Amino acid sequence: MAVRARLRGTTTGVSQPDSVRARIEVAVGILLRADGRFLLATRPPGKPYAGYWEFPGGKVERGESVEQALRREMHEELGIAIGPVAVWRTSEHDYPHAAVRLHWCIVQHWQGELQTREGQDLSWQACPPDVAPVLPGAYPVLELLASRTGVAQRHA
Ligand SMILES: Nc1nc2c([nH]c(=O)n2[C@@H]2O[C@H](COP(=O)(O)OP(=O)(O)OP(=O)(O)O)[C@@H](O)[C@H]2O)c(=O)[nH]1
Repeated sequence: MAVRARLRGTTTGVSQPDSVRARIEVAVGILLRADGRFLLATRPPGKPYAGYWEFPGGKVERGESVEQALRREMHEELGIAIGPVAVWRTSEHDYPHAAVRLHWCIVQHWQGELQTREGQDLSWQACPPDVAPVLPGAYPVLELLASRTGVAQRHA
């Protein structure tokens, strides 16, 4: 599969030039627990890459900011009201079905019990995750998380 991941200037593989593909803005939440674990969820049936593990989030709708989109998605998917949002990194990834720009937001506070409103599986994970497969567009940020103090590391 031809994919391209770009984060902080690194590029691998080539699909189509940016000029012919509109990039879809996506708000992604890194829900970080006090013990350093972060939440991954499976993609619901019917979506591209159904069953792959991803960070919760979704497309930014017209007229929304990244933060507004993330608050909406966290409520729709997980039934939680999130606290302060810090946009941490932005990355781009080209899939056969879409070219996305991912806005990675760290969320350390939220209210409400986690619900699986879209039938997804949830898992609190450490670096490297022990669930698979993970969406290709999430790999670069997993590598960054692995080097970030405060994120739990999995020791063999
Ligand atoms: N939520 C999320 N999306 C990701 C991640 N990594 C990644 O490449 N993406 C891509 O970002 C896009 C998110 O779109 P989506 O289809 O999940 O958004 P959505 O919930 O608004 O869906 P809908 O509008 O089809 O209902 C997908 O192309 C997905 O492959 C990730 O870690 N989390």
